[in-house]
Amino acid sequence: MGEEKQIPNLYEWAGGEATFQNLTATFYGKVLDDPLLRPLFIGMAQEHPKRVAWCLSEVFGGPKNYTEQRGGHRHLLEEHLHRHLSEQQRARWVSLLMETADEIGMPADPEFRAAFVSYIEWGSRIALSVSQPGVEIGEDLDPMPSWDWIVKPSVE
Ligand code: HEM
Repeated sequence: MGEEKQIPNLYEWAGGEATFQNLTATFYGKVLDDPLLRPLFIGMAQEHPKRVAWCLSEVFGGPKNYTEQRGGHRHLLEEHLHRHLSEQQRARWVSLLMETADEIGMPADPEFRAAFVSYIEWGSRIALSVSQPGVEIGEDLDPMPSWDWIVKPSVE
């Protein structure tokens, strides 16, 4: 009847929770071997990779575990306050994450990667900016960001 096939959301396209958990578990292993990033993460909570996976899952259309269990966008921003991240550290964080996405075989199609890298660029620049000296978080806070396809893939 000419019905259009539904396009999965980005979370589903990526492979769901297991993919994001694999991504962050692998990524934070690499981070600890990186001279620029190691000092920032050496004391991270054991649960940090799991929580970042919740956060990414939620942004890309998965369950709202980060909001329900960690306090959502406010908590995400608070975690970066006063960390005085550098642009060099941010850029390394992004490039290592992308390297890890390839390594664990995340979808490499142009449509998925365009949307994925777009949030990672945006989110990492927000983290960098709130981490600068003197920044405080106001009362008015948006809910967790929610990312969608930029260019839609074709599904047969
Ligand atoms: C899209 C970009 C990013 C996302 C989604 C993200 C996500 C998170 C989350 C969810 C937490 C807190 C986990 C919790 O609730 O306990 C966190 C903490 C943290 N983030 Fe980020 N982050 C991003 C970018 C960055 C960047 C670029 C850096 C540094 C280069 C960074 C450094 C840190 C550090 C040092 C912590 C505290 C870790 C600990 O000691 O437990 N983040 N991040």
